Amino acid sequence: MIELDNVGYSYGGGELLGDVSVQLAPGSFHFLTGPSGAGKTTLLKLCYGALQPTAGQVRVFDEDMRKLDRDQMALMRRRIGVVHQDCRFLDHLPLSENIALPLLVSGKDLNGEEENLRELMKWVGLAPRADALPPELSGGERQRAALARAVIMSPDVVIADEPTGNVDWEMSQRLLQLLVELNRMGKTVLIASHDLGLIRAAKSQVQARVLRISNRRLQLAGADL
Ligand SMILES: Nc1ncnc2c1ncn2[C@@H]1O[C@H](COP(=O)(O)OP(=O)(O)OP(=O)(O)O)[C@@H](O)[C@H]1O
Repeated sequence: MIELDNVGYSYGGGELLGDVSVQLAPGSFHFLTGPSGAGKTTLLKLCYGALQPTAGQVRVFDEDMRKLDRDQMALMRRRIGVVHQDCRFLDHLPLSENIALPLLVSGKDLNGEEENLRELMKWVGLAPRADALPPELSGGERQRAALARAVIMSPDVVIADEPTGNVDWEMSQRLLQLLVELNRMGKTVLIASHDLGLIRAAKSQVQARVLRISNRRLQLAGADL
């Protein structure tokens, strides 16, 4: 589904990542961990085409990412839902409209999507907050809204960058539950996190592989994680 073959990423004459080879099979669940600044966000961006590698090849849905033209790249990006680390919203739009934005951007008729949107808001527990403005939301509400926005286009892959960064343990468990449910629906899930407690909790619920960036290289973490 997503395959990195000897991928490297360098900038300013220095190497951030090198010799990264990994396959994310359809329906798999992966964590990406490593110290702050190790390159987790960069690696995620390489997986969804926000960055191009400076060495090696990224294949997504059996296509070499470098060979995709603009339109093909846009189609590919629709099949990957991304929860960004900073989960930004348009502050003047109510939450439900923020979550529906990817539908609008892709030219879908919102009238046909009302039920989908309602179900999704319910699923993340934000139905009562549909009319709230983003600045009124708590950290946990923002993270769940960002997850809802990432999956409203029914992507095949969900990539989340520190989805539990600013929330307490209870909320991080709830977010994890949602990501596990997405995986049970057949979606491929990749989560960058340095929360080892979260990773251990996930491993009791789902067959998750843990990848670790260490000294610019990607390794499979040991069974102790
Ligand atoms: N093109 C670039 N130009 C300059 N600096 C870059 C570039 N790409 C990555 N970096 C730097 O590389 C480092 C790794 O960034 P990245 O955000 O991928 O790490 P991370 O593991 O996700 O960190 P954190 O856990 O703190 O979010 C950062 O210091 C970032 O500023």
